[in-house]
Amino acid sequence: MKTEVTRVVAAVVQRGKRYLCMQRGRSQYSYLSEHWEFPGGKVEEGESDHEALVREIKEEMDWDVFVGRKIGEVTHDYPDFKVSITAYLCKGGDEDYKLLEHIDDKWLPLDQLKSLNWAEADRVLIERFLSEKE
Ligand SMILES: Nc1nc2c([nH]c(=O)n2[C@H]2C[C@H](O)[C@@H](COP(=O)(O)OP(=O)(O)OP(=O)(O)O)O2)c(=O)[nH]1
Repeated sequence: MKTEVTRVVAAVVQRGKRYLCMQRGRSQYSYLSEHWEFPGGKVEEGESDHEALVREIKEEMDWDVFVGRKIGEVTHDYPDFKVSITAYLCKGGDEDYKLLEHIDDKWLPLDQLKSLNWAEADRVLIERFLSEKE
């Protein structure tokens, strides 16, 4: 039984009317492999959401972000594990990030977000918290 929930934080980075979307590389799980997500990752023991977001984005993009308000939280059951993702609205200090783990990035306006092949949990997040804003 997969009862354990992995706590994940995600940064919805806004620049003007566009949002940063990142494409994951290939992975063992077909439902995540090369799918789109918001930058972030797993919260470690003893870490706050804020600390985890700043650390993850530094690690995977060598980038500093300002973490703003909480947008929302979704829990999703993937076939092999369960995640609880808390998303925060963020701003980048500059645009000088690197793709150290991702294979592509796009800055898209809200009405184009759904055109990407998102990880399923993000699809719910976008539907629930981002779509109705415009
Ligand atoms: N960063 C991030 N992860 C997401 C999103 N949506 C989503 O389902 N996830 C999932 C994918 C991963 O299973 C988990 C995030 O952990 P991670 O990025 O640290 O995971 P990983 O599996 O690549 O890394 P790891 O076990 O090697 O540390 O949450 C999202 O928008 N951003």
